[in-house]
Amino acid sequence: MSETAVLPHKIIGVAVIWNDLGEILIDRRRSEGLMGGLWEFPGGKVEAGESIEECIKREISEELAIEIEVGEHLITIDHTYTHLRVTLIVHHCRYVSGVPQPIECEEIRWVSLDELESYTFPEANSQIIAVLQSP
Ligand SMILES: Nc1nc2c([nH]c(=O)n2[C@H]2C[C@H](O)[C@@H](COP(=O)(O)OP(=O)(O)OP(=O)(O)O)O2)c(=O)[nH]1
Ligand SMILES: [Mg+2]
Repeated sequence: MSETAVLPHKIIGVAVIWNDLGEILIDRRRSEGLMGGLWEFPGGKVEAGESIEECIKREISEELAIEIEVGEHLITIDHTYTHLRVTLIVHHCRYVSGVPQPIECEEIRWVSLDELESYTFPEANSQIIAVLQSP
């Protein structure tokens, strides 16, 4: 295969969900599969005809069964892994209601900004975490 072969490209809506205590919701990916067992901010693929806000709201409802309000854009990251290119479109979100359910993930936690350091995220996330922690 040539080195210029086109990688699969996923466009992902990603939520940084804040609660009233100033904590952020993170989830651990299932152990099987790509980036298995790593922590992430919840989200998923943008579907045809859907806005990024609609995508994020839908994914959070499907994956965690909670209601959120999608707020301002935080950052967009383009990252190439060995077998995949991802564009992560990240928005600040506000938790509204419901108890988060681990429907598609291994585990869910509310964590403070300082605590983010102690969790292992995919490579692409380092920039998201850096911008969240920058003063
Ligand atoms: N939701 C989310 N995905 C992330 C983050 N960081 C990161 O590299 N990703 C990558 C992992 C996945 O390849 C992709 C998310 O897509 P996904 O969760 O809808 O897809 P998936 O890998 O579970 O696979 P599939 O639905 O195509 O079967 O983005 C993150 O913080 N949150
Ligand atoms: Mg997902």
